[in-house]
Amino acid sequence: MTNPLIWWVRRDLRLRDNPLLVQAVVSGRAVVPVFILDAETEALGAAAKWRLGLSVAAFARDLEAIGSRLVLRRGPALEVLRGLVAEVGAGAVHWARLYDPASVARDTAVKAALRSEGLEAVSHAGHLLFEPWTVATGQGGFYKVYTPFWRSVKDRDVAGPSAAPRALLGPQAWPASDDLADWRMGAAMNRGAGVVAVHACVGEAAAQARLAAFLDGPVGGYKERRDFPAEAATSRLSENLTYGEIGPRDVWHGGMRALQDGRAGAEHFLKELVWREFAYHLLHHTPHITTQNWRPEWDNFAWRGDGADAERWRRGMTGEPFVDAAMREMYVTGTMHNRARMIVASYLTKHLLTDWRVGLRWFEECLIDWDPAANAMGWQWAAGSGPDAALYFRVFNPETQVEKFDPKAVYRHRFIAELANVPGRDARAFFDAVPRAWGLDAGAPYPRRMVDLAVGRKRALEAYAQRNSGIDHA
Ligand SMILES: Cc1cc2nc3c(=O)[nH]c(=O)nc-3n(C[C@H](O)[C@H](O)[C@H](O)COP(=O)(O)OP(=O)(O)OC[C@H]3O[C@@H](n4cnc5c(N)ncnc54)[C@H](O)[C@@H]3O)c2cc1C
Repeated sequence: MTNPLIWWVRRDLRLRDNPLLVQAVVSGRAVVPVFILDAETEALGAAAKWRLGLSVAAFARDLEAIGSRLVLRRGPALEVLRGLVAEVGAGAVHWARLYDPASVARDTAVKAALRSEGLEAVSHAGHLLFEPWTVATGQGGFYKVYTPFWRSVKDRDVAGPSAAPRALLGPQAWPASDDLADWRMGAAMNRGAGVVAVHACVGEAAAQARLAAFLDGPVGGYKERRDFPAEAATSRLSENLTYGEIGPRDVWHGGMRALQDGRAGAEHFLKELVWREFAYHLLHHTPHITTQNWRPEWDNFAWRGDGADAERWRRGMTGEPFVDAAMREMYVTGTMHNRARMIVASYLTKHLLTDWRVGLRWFEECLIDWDPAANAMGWQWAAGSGPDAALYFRVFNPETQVEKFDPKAVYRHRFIAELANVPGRDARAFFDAVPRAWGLDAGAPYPRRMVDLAVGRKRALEAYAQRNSGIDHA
């Protein structure tokens, strides 16, 4: 038997549709799956880190069911991998690629070091449908606008998802593993963990069931209903895609089957899935999208910083019902409806003229479906500083938006206790989830609007129109 292969598991916590695993099984080698709690993983936002811990636990159980294990180790990735290579006599380390700048820097260094030590170090596709460098414009550049990107990929052949292996060969002796509980992945969630746990949908089997349920029902009406936040009209798969509990090829082929079956909303669903690909395309070609204005002409725009207004926004206490319902939805469920994300991002960056990075960081802290590419693209789109961005004079009016997309106030009442006659579970849960130090009281009256919408819109339009004059709006 050849020496074992170490599978460095990161955001590919699944057995099905996993290209790395297919190769590992074909190789006939024993496989040692390891998950490493390194500095990059430690740095995740509170909700994402907690949710990742749940995913790791679920995946460890799935591996055990096929005769394998998930070894848990803590420390710098290269050091941990070197140690494990020595312990099990491994000849190879394989992993599925990630694309954010921190992961790319780490993985590049790990690959170079392992190879220089004579080991096979291989990165695989799996997180995306199309590797970002395989999609190019006619001139050989990258796409900066979504629609031509979609046109260039929509007819590509996407390989069908591979089946999960029934068994996975292990090493002769399993190396020791940390205890996941000792890592305290949920520590920063405090009392929020119990609230969000009710809404989380964890693990590969749950993700597959979620896809199947979506394809059985909501996909048909997806195009018409996807903008109504009170309805269960979207797939909610972002939570599973981000940890790799489901592969994008499975989702793509599911959407394709629905399209072939004549389900009206299927093409629109596939287009949304390709927005995720586009976000990664941008992240790969312009990694500064996560930290700096994508368009440098925004660099001298005098955004307001992280002050009292932003704090009211974070707390869901702006007095603007669509905004507050959405911010509370995020605190209670760990996710937020797409239409609501657009509204709260527009409100923060336009009505409150606050730096988009303030919002980006708060989403990073609170979302269980946090994704480095989609979050950065979404925020820069809303602020106007990104590629394919909302035009600067497009200031969403949260009042007319809520009348249009939540006409019966179901969403508002679900999350804002102060507006409901008899507050339901989720509205009350918000007050259980937030830090006690915020001093929020479900019995207090709903706050008054912090900004008159017309005044805020005018101020935003003036500031945006003068954005190159360097006027200070602080
Ligand atoms: C300010 C802002 C921040 C965002 N932050 C994130 C984030 O951290 N993580 C995240 O996954 N998405 C983010 N999005 C995109 C989008 O809101 C979510 O992907 C979507 O709400 C997830 O719900 P769903 O799974 O039901 O999507 P569905 O409507 O069922 O769509 C299917 C899949 O397509 C992808 N998708 C859909 N819309 C988008 C989009 N606009 N951009 C990129 N991919 C998309 C997702 O992977 C999604 O799961 C953000 C959008 C905005 C405006």
